[in-house]
Amino acid sequence: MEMHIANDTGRLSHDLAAWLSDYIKDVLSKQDRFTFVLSGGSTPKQLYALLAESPYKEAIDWQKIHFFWGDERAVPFEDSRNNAKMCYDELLNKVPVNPAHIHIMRTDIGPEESAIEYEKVLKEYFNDPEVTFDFVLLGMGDDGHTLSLFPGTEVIHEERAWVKAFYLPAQEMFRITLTAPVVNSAACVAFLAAGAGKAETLKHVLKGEPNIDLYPSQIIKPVKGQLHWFVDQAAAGNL
Ligand SMILES: O=C1O[C@H](COP(=O)(O)O)[C@@H](O)[C@H](O)[C@H]1O
Repeated sequence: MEMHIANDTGRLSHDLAAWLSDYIKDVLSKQDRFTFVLSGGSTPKQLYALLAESPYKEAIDWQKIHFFWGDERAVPFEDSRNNAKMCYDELLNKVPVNPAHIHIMRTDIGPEESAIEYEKVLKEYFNDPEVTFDFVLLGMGDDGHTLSLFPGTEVIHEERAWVKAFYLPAQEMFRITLTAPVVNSAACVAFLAAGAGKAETLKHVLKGEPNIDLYPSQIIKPVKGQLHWFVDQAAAGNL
């Protein structure tokens, strides 16, 4: 595991944008497509905005990138809580991507149906079930959740399905999420976490006893791939 600590969120977003741009370039020097799993929430907004600006807008070969999502809130696309909408607003509408390369988790159909459909999309896309995405960007909530793997939920332990939908009573909404095994088969996973509100949880996730039911982010351990944590000083304060 590699830690990248920056003074503040702005610097952190710049560091990850630069690192990611180099990583994409390196991967694309060896293969002709790059599969990128986007994260929702508020923390990556600054990163996405930077990627949509110079120098990254020109430096990244956007046409070769295929986009997927780690999780989705089952609300209409137009709803500001929709993870895909946020990614379109901050990034995808601003860079020259190929629309055929964007694979959203649908919320215009029932959540269970959407999860089944997304799993089908992924299985048709990846021939080798042991190797999936080139890059998965993850967030970590103040409660230790990542993707839509929330503390105390059954989906944390899902071993067979690649995508699951479930009702989250605390938020009175359905969630659709990739499961841990599919993310752990990625070539590279990076967490982006910022703010003092995550400091205590981050300490438990990285330095505490294993307890994935309480701190689901602990379940993310790529089998063969790299794991990076990009955190700011405020989030790293208790490490
Ligand atoms: O609900 C979600 O939250 C997490 C963390 O979001 P943040 O606002 O603390 O950055 C995010 O990674 C996930 O995609 C989203 O659905």
